[in-house]
Parts: sequence; structure tokens; C-alpha cells
Amino acid sequence: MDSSAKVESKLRRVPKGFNEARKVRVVARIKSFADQVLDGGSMASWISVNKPDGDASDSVTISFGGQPVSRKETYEVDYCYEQNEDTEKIFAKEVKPLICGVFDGHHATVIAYGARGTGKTSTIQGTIEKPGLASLSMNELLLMAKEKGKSIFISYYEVYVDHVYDLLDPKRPTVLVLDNGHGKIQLKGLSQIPVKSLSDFYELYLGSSSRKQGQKIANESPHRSHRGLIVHISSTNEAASDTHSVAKMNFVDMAGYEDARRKSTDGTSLVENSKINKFTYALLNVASALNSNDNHVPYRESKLTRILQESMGGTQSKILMISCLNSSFCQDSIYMANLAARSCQVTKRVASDTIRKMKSSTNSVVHSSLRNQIPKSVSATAKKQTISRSYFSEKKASVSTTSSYTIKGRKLFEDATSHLGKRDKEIQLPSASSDCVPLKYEEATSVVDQANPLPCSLKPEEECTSALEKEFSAAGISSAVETTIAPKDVSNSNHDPGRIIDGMNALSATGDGPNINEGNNRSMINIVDELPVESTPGVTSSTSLSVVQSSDLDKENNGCSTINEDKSPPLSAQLQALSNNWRSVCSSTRACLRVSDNNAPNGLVFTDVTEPQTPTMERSLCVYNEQDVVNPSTPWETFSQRSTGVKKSLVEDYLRLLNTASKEELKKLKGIGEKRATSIIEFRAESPQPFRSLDDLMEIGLSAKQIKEMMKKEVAGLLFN
Ligand SMILES: Nc1ncnc2c1ncn2[C@@H]1O[C@H](COP(=O)(O)OP(=O)(O)OP(=O)(O)O)[C@@H](O)[C@H]1O
Repeated sequence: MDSSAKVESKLRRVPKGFNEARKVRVVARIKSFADQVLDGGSMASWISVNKPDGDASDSVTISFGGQPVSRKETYEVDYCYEQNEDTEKIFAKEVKPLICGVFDGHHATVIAYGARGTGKTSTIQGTIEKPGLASLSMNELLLMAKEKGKSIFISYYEVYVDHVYDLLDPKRPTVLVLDNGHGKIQLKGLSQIPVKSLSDFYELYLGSSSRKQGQKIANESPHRSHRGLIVHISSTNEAASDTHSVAKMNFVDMAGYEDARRKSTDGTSLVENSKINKFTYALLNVASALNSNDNHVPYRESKLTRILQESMGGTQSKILMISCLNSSFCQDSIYMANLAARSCQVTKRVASDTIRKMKSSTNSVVHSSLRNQIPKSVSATAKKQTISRSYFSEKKASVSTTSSYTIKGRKLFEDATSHLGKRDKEIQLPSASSDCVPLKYEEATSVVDQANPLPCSLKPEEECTSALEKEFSAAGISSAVETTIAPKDVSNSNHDPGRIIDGMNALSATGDGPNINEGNNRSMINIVDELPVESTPGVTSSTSLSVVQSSDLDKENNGCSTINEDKSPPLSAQLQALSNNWRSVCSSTRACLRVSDNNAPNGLVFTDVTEPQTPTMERSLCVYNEQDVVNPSTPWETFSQRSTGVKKSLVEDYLRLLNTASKEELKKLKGIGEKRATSIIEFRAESPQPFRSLDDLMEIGLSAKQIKEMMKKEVAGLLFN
């Protein structure tokens, strides 16, 4: 064996955690002792790491604080790099073995995430003096590319809120993330620059050779963002394209997680912070889905996961997630460790655990919703996080065949604040840095509790109500409490029904499910099928009216079927319909469909309305207690209920227009001219039905403010013209 063959065979050794069954390896890294407090001459150890077999351990557990061992929360991950283990070691053990696979056509992705200031940038990017994983890998990649006659190109992007920018272009143009509908993602506008040497790379990636340790890149913008480096391996000297690309290696430095309920130390807005956290959850949801071989992987939950979709999705792709932890007390680090441990785990325990939690949380949600109380804190009920992985492997097969409620594409992680009402979001906890300050609320150690504290968490926030829709809603004012339930039968659909909703159905079927009928107060049931319409052959799209007058369901169903037509109805007709809807709702005496059944408690009936003939993209019906419909509590409440329905209806119709109208029709909308109409059409060409919430308009470069203004004008036009 010659020396290069030896090097290659050494590189081919797959790290222990990467095996056929698990494509995502989750390791932790503890920032070094630099800021650690000396305690009696030795380093105070806030984090304890238990490695049963030392470096060779298959998995290790970590725990925090000085609690007695018997009461300690422990978190199991694939490995944990301690303070004395440097980036070179992580590279040698975790990343180097992936490089050979990249030249064999298997994508690799390395992601650092964690609380703020925990060393993510140092781990991924580093400096010239202390190179990070990307730089160490580039050295190796260049050597191998030379040996194998391949070329290397790099792209470097930033994801800020919902926009993607090209960091290698001084003008920082917006990059469009386009999906051709088959998992092929095109990053339109993202440059690829050839790299021939390490100094080329440093110049491009680190921005300036004079950069010192701890500095971010020279031309860095002050805001917090996620940054991704893509190393393209091309078989020719041309930029990697569909035909020339061998594979990609991604390095992602996530923006630091910070509990969104805490006042940010650097003035980061709540929206910005929530977005950052949402991306972290989205990534971990994807990791969990991949590790448990779910049919549905929720890439669409965030822009970043969509960018990484192709790289993460391949059958031979490997993903290394590095959970960066602070060496001194950091509440957010505990939470991150919890998430890391969760995303290591697969199948049954997660399914049953989630359903159990969901049962109790939904029950309490219904109770608390009906009492009109929104929890201000998260509870800490998940006591024992350590779960034997062998248990999962053994049980996995049987679970997938016997369990009627295996959760696929489930949503394990969600921003704990995403469910909070506006008023609650305004209630801010005292300012505190992420380091060293215990939180006032209960410890955020229960992922499931955090994930499912309120009905909205049964499905992604954006599918419940996007941020913009919430703002829009605020303009129309809505105070009705919404409870989301799944359509009764989606089992015949080709696609993965998704997330936690399956569990809900199973529970309802056995009579164990949450009793949504409880209580006498008004409850509103929003029936939603969140499935992407493009993946559902023959599926009708959406009803146009969420507020149904009289019990004319046939009419509504007819309304559904028209949406599947290739051609949209003329814009004027759609706008007219919207206008009519608004007027008729305003003039009607009944705001919502009343379904009465004398045998049903509180007059709530699900049978007729929750069993759609075909899954729909979104269908909203309001069902009220009979008593309430006859005797609405206050005129304000009646108005609020109606506003909610009208708002939903309007947004749905507007989105449908965006998804189907011709360019000329689009230009009739307020705020959409030639350029925006062209962008919308182009965007649609790459991804059928791409607009699923108003936020998706950001994909064509609109800001949240611009979208809001457009909607305001549209509504004003409908009402007063
Ligand atoms: N392993 C380490 N040992 C000692 N100091 C470190 C280590 N990693 C990072 N640091 C220092 O900690 C500080 C924060 O590091 P870094 O910018 O990498 O954190 P980050 O997690 O990327 O921060 P942010 O969340 O703001 O993006 C820097 O001053 C850096 O030099």
C-alpha cells in the first residue's frame, strides 16, 4: 500500500457514531477554561462529563451543576469534547473521516450551534493562528482535490431573519432559495469562487489576513446571523453545476441561542431573536427526523434547513452537529444540551413520550385556554433525559410496524415563546446575559413541555399564524382562543400526515385524547391540514371562506374544488369574491357555522366538519357553543370572532392569488409592479405553490414592513373602493 492509499484508508475510517442507521452525529464541545473560576486551586467544574470508556466511549453523558448524583439531570450525546480537547482533535476524530466520502459523492455537513458566546465561530471558522474546522478541512480538501484532479469552489452566505445574502459579493445581494419540488435546491444569486490554495481560502473566508483571534470577519455586519460556507467539489475547472458537482461540504456557524423571553443584551429585537431560535429548533427537528428515518423531514421549517436540504437529504450524507456549551454557568447551555440529547434519540420513546406529554399539555392547554390564561413559564417535568440508545435500536423495528401512532416528521423542538400572545411577549424578564445568571422562571429543561405548551405548538408557528399574519391580525384585532385539531383521516394520503397530529388522532380514537369539549367558554376550532399541497395528488386546495354562513357545506366543498384548476379565476372575480365575503360577513347575523347536536356536550360536534373528503391545505371553520352563538357575550367578542374569520379568509385568498395568478393579474395587486410580479412568477416556476404564508413574500426580497403595507392597502381598497 503506497502512502497516499494509506492516508486514504485512514480517512475512510467512519467515526463510531456514524453508521448506516444514524446519519446525524451529535457531539458536545465545552468551551475551554479561559473564563473558569478557580476553586481551591483546581478548576470549578460546572459541567460533569461521564465517559464510560474514555475516548473510545460510544456515547457519553453530561450533567450540570452541583446537585447530588441521584437527582442530577443527565444528557446523553455521542461524544463530548472537554475543555482540554482542542479543535484539531475534533477535526481528526470527527471531520477528517468525512472528507473522503465527499470525494466519493457523499455530502457532509458540520454545524455548530449553542448559546451565545460558547465558541461556535471559533470552532467552525477560527482564525489563521487557531484555524477552525472549516480551515482545517480546506487544507485536507485541497490536498485530495489535487490528488484526484478535482476543483474546489466556495460559496459563503448569511441567513439573517428570513433573508439570505451572498457574503462573497461585496454588494451582499439577496440570494433566492428555490426548490424545484424534488428536493433539488437552487441558490439563485449565490456566487461560487474557485479556491486554489489555503491563502485564497483565508482571504475569502476570513475576509482579512490581519484578523485576530476572537474577531468576526472584517466586513461583518453587526447583526446576529447564521453563516454557512459551502465547499463545492467539481469534476472540472468550472463552477460546480448539476453536471459537474461531485458533492458539497457545508460548514454552518449558527447564531447564538438566547432565550427569547429574556431581554437581549445587545438590543436584538424579539422578532430577530425568535427567528434565530426558530432556526435552531428547525435544524434539530430535521436532525431528529433524519436520525429516526422519518418519511417526512421538516426542511421547510426554516430557510437554513431548506438551504441544507440537498446536502442533508442524500442517503449517504453525513451530518455532524456540535453543541457548544459554556464552561461556566449558562442556563441556555443546559437547554442546548437537552436539545442535543433529544436529537440523538430515536423513535419509540420519543413518540410515546411526546404523545404522553402532548396529552397532558393539550388538556392543560384547553383548560388554561378556556380560563383565558396563558402560561408565563415553561415547566420542568422531564426529569430523566438519559435514554439507552440500544433500547431504541432494539425497539425501533417493532415500533415502526406495530405502532399505529408512530410520529413521523414530528416536531420535537419549538420556540417556547412562539405560542405567546403579543401581550405576553411584551412581558419581559429582567435583563440578563446568557452566562452566569439563573433565570427567574422554571428551568427550561423539558423540551416537550416547551414544545407543546399551547395549541399553536401542535403545528409549526408559521402554519398556525405567521408573524405577519399576527401583525395583520392585530390590526383587525382578534381575541378568540384557537385550538387546532387534525383532520380526522389523512391515512390514505400519499404523504406523511405529519408531526404530532397523528398522535392526536390515535388518542382521540381510543378515547384517551384531550377533551376539547371541556368547559363552557367559547372555543374556536381551526381545522387545518398542513400538508404541502404540491405533494398531494388530486388534493383540493383550500376553502376560501373560513367564516361560513349557514350550514351550507356543499357550497364550501364546491369552493374547494375550484382551487385545483390549473388556471386561477380572473383576479377581478377573486377580488370581488373577497369583497363580497367581507360584506356578507359584516351583514350576517351569524358569524360562524353552528353545528348542533343535542347529544353532544356543549353542542360541539366534530363528525361533519372534521372529516374532509380530501385533505385540504387549510380549512377553517368556527364552531361555537350553541349558547354562545345565541348569546354572544359582548358585541366586541362577536366582532372579534368575525374579524378573525375574515382575516384568515383574506390571507388565504391572497396567497392563492400569489400562487396562481398570471403576471398581469399580479400587477393589479397593490404594491406589486413589473419587477415583483416577475420575481413571483420566477419563484413559482421553481417551487409549485410556494406562498404558504405572507412571510414567504420575503423570498422575493420584500421586507416584513413592505408586506404589511401591501396588505393594508389591499384591505383598504376592498373596503372603500
Ligand atoms: N475553546 C475556547 N477556549 C477559550 N476561549 C474561547 C474558546 N472558543 C471561543 N473562545 C472565546 O470566546 C469568545 C466567543 O467566541 P465565539 O465568537 O467563537 O463564540 P460564538 O458562540 O460564535 O458567539 P456568538 O454566539 O456571539 O456567535 C471569543 O472571545 C473567543 O475567543
